[in-house]
Amino acid sequence: MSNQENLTYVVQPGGRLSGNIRVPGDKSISHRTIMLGSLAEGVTTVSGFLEGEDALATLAVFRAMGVTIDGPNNGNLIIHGVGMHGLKAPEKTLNVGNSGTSIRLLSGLLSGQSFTVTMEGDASLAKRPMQRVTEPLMAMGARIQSKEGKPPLTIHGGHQLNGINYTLPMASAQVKSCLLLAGMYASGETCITEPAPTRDHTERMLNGMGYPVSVEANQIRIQGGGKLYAINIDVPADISSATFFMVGAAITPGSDVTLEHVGMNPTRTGVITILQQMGAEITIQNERLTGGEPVADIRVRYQPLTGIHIPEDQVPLAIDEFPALFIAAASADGETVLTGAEELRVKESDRIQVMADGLQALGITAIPTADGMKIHGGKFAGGVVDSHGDHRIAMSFAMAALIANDTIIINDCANVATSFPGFVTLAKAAGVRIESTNG
Ligand SMILES: O=C(O)C1=C[C@@H](OP(=O)(O)O)[C@@H](O)[C@H](O)C1
Ligand SMILES: C=C(OP(=O)(O)O)C(=O)O
Repeated sequence: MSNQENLTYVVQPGGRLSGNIRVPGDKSISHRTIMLGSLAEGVTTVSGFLEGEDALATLAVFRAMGVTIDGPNNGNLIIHGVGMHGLKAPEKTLNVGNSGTSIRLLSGLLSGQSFTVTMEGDASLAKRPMQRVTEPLMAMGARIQSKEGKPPLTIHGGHQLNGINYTLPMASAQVKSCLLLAGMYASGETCITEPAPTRDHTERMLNGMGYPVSVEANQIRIQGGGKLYAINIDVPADISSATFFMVGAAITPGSDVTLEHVGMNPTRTGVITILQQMGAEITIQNERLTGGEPVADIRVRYQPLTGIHIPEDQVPLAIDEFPALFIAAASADGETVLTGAEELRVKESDRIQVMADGLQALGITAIPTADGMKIHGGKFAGGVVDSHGDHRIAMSFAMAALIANDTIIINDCANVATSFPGFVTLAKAAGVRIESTNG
């Protein structure tokens, strides 16, 4: 990525969004296809895989541990599973780039192996908290070294893990998934209690591959010592990537877009609930099931929005969508208040501070708080914003230009490739007046 560190988006004001858009595959599900497909008995085939840097980092990690993976070829993968105990020690440190999901889920999975591994990442990942996974894993018997609770992490294999009864201190699907993956290698039962529902792709895929996980109320249980069996997986389009176009259409007069084949897992659809509460006109069409995950087409037409107090129970269900939702709030009539979202401060950037800075640079009144933000709807001026290398910040401000008074320049955009390769091309085709420049 170093040759693209200066990637800048220059987005001219005006335009509107129209047409049918299929955004790339779901990032969370793509990571999990590689992890579970690699550990399965037999050959797993995947379609719709996200060929973005984060999911590709996970893929490279499993190749480095001896798994043969053909592709990706237009989103198609063939994973030759090696079974629960078939991974080999990698020769080098594993680099997972910008991906929190990779390092946290892999910490659990690797704690159950017989070999020692070190994982590192980029400058953003080096700042993200890892105690949330290392503490419960060490309580299970894992031996892990970190740099003051942050990456790099060295996982010393060959230690017997024991099941744990653990209440998550924060609503985190990454921590839950990490412990479920470790739980497969532990003796006895691992029981995880969630403070609020979070994305359940790991549970669904484990069950789909024949490894039973029970879910009752807010408790998730897994027994160690089971097996996974290869299946065919169709990865739906990522609702988190679809969000940029949903928000773009919701705020821009004359817009009418349909996002196709989008994953509609109820643990991910908070963005739809929140936008609808703000008055957005959203129609869900053609609902169906694919590979254990609900999918639909989402049509969004422009309709003026009104500020709301975002219900706290929607926060974990829309956790990656707040940068884009702040753009919607900034264009809504009145005040929008977000609370209960302190997790946003420990994502790829501090998404509360970085979004508040960017909104203020564009003339919007945005007041950051410890756990959220207050935004007074207004009109975007033009200006320069810094995405701090955070993909979701960069794409969110690109949508603001649709209704801005002048050009918006967004710096440090190379990491859009982590979750949304082809964003600029797709955004242009949909009606955003965006160019990217290297320098
Ligand atoms: O499990 C996952 O795939 C993810 C969980 C969320 O993180 P947290 O569990 O830290 O909230 C989310 O922000 C991230 O983009 C992907
Ligand atoms: C938080 C995100 O990802 P990760 O934690 O995997 O870096 C994201 O994609 O918004």
